[in-house]
Amino acid sequence: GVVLRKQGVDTHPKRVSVFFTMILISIYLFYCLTGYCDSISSAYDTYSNLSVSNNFGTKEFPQAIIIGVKKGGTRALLEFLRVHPDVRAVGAEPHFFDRFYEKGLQWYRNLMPRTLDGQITMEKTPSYFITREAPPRVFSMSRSTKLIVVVRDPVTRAVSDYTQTLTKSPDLPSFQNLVFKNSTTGLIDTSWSAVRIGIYAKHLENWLRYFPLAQFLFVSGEKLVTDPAGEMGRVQDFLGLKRVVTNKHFYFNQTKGFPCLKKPEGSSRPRCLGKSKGRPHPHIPAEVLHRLRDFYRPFNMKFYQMTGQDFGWD
Ligand SMILES: Nc1ncnc2c1ncn2[C@@H]1O[C@H](COP(=O)(O)OS(=O)(=O)O)[C@@H](OP(=O)(O)O)[C@H]1O
Repeated sequence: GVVLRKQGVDTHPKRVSVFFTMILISIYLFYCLTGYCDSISSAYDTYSNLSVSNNFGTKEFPQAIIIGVKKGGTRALLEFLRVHPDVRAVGAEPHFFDRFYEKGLQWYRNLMPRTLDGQITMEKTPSYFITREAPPRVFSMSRSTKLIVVVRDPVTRAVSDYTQTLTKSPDLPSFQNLVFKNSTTGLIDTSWSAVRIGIYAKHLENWLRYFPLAQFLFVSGEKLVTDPAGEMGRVQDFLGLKRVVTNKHFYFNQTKGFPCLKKPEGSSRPRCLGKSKGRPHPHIPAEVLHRLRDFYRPFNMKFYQMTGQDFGWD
């Protein structure tokens, strides 16, 4: 102090404490501006085991998850649900219960958008449905989690899945080369994921070891295209939401060949899903599709019996 005073620096206790408080506030604001506020609160969260809260709500674990199926129409369903004011959802697929489980539940919750009382937190990751470890993991987060599965004719789903892989690897062998174990026996190769994912009864069995059927909603991927408002009615009822998303929100876009959302208020253009949704499928010989259809039939029947719903896939 004596040295500072000699150098002409102000050492009055009140002014010094104001000076240091200003420095602390600036450091905090700097952290916030660089996006660290959330990690500060999440560190707090880890220790206090309380939800992070501010004026804009709290981050909660999802009360409902779209767990599958890949290429079923899961993106369309999530985007349609997001129109509802009481649904808040993560945009990207978190892949927590299959890929990033070791990051821990606090990491997962921190990905969620903030919600107010009465709002539902949601996410979609279609690979959960076929992940063996996913049911016990979701169960240990919350046994009351609502599970939504968008299912689509497994034959078309397989072709859709193949089409997606083809866009990434144009040198991929033909569909018929991959679908049969070998060309002479004509046996279907169930180790090919495009085939395996479509054996819905088998994957559902795995989930039913942990969750009662009443906690599932099976959405028809086909009806989501032909009657989006009808399917959305069922989904909103299942989630205990008011039927806000209705016919008024959709129009059928002839160019896209799919339903799109009408111009949302304040926006200049209607919303269709991107180019990666609704890709044209390559031609597959009818005989190949026929053989694949025969393969799936008993599994489909089992799935209809388990769910009490006929999806009309034959
Ligand atoms: N409204 C609307 N617009 C565009 N596409 C729609 C829509 N509703 C359902 N679908 C069908 O969704 C299929 C893609 O399914 P997913 O979103 O589940 O795919 S993914 O698993 O997330 O990659 C996608 O599959 P492909 O047609 O094979 O591309 C569509 O058929």
